[in-house]
Amino acid sequence: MARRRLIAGNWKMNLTHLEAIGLVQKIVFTVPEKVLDKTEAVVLPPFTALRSVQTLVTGDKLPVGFGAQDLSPHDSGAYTGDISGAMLAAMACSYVVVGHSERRTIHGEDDALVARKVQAALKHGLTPILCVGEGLEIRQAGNHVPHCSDQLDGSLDGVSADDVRKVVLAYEPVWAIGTGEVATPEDAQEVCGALRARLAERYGPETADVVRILYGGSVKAGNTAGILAGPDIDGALVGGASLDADEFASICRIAAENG
Ligand SMILES: O=C[C@H](O)COP(=O)(O)O
Repeated sequence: MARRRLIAGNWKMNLTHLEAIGLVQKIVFTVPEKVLDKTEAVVLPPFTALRSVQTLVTGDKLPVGFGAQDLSPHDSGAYTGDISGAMLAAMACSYVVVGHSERRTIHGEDDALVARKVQAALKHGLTPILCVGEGLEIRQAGNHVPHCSDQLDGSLDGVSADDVRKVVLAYEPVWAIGTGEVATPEDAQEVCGALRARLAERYGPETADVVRILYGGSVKAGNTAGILAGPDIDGALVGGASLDADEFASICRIAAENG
């Protein structure tokens, strides 16, 4: 079945709310509308910029989606500093990144917590972009496929077949994030194909076939076409290059041309 291309820009901890407004405006002016018909473009600003992005996008009915970079597994309560799925849904977010390697490493998030966050996102009607990926040592030892498949299993604990259809997966090899060292198209397809195969084992092939799988890690306009050639790769989770409107627009255009 045809899965719609998705290019998601993870801005990480960059841009004030004013800068965020400027970047969204520039993206919309730069990406032709016919590209956005074929490829879904999504921005993932920091929490502090979400309200500004929401006001701009919904107020002017701009053809880009938006979402957050993390959420709490809890709905409300004494969780200082956390933001709940209910709050994100109230702000009309469509997406939320869950289990990014920077959260797993810097904030010590394990698969069990990530699974609770996936469930919290689904409960509030948000699409989780669930990230998995291996570090360099695991890759060098040749254990990347089982590692990523196990991470996927653990992070989807308790998620039903109906719900998993609403999840977007992102394969992000940690050694390729922000390093300029992109995985080869073959490396990316190997793991994305294995993730789909694991979904098929667990939920059946029809369900596995509708789940979108992104690649992330030093994606730029120059490597997008090669990466997206993989039959199991439906788009990209873009970090650094998503902060440049021209580069992000080119990635979206190339995705639409290679859809
Ligand atoms: O979420 C995005 C990824 O961490 C990739 O970041 P990068 O494109 O800067 O390597």
